Amino acid sequence: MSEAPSLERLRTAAARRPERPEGMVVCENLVRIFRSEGVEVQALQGLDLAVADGELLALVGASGSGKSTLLSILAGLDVPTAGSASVAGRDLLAMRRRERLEYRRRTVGFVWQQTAKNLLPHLTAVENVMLPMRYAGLPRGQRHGRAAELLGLLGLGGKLGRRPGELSGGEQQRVAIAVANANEPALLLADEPTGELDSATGEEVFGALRSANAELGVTVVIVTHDAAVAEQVSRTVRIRNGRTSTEVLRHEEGRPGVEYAVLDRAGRLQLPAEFTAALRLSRRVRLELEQDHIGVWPVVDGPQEEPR
Ligand SMILES: Nc1ncnc2c1ncn2[C@@H]1O[C@H](COP(=O)(O)OP(=O)(O)OP(=O)(O)O)[C@@H](O)[C@H]1O
Repeated sequence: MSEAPSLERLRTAAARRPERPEGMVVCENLVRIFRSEGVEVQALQGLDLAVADGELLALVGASGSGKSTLLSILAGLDVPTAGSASVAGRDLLAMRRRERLEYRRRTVGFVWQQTAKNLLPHLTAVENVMLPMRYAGLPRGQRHGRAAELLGLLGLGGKLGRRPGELSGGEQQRVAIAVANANEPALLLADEPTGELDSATGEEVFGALRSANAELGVTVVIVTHDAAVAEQVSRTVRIRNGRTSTEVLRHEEGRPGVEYAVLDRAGRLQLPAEFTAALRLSRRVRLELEQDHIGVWPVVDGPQEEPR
């Protein structure tokens, strides 16, 4: 007899997922080059990123820094030009067409910024959540129960029969989060999920992503420009010019965190533009190993003075 769907079962399924000591997401030296009409754009320029199993992470960065490109690769919608990337132990560069389709159905869930893009307008909330389960081959008898449980978890238990047009923007995004979790993905990706919403509604949608992370154990990566979201997660990674440049770690939610520069395997780090501008650092710098830090000095023309 098939197991009855219940929230308890969803949670146990999450707990049964194998732990990945190497991380849920591991990207190393990831490069993505777009070529169109003879012009080359390096959207990712050797990006390193590791996301732990069960983590809730925010990705921030200026427009054009490469955030969406990275998300598309992790979602299995795009393929990197070089480097390595794996999600839940699946090598994203080695997957064939069929495996890629399976990966998109079962391993990752995706929530887009545009509320309308996430849901089919003629289906009710519960039907929208059941649809990916049908594609994944979940027996018909289990779909409704599981979809209703998911919507209940996200505070929409009373709105199963509403169509997207009969729901607020925040409610639509919460349904989208349920849809993205329908097939128990290991990784949930959200691209600006609060971007079209006012701050109170954005808070509500972020709360739903947090519930999915805490209750279902799904690892969550949120691309956001929303400071309220970035300040509430324990780790915020900043992408600059197609590389991870700094990250802020917070030990207590809502408290200011400590910002660290990211050092890659080759020992490279990106100096913040304001630092290099303030000391007019360009092309070369002089490095000095001190007892507990490394000094970086501008190179001035003429005979070099000893630092300090
Ligand atoms: N399909 C494409 N063809 C050509 N260039 C592209 C393509 N997709 C992205 N780019 C370029 O790659 C760079 C990174 O774009 P990306 O969309 O990843 O940035 P982003 O950080 O997500 O920006 P935003 O915050 O505005 O969404 C940009 O210079 C962009 O113009």
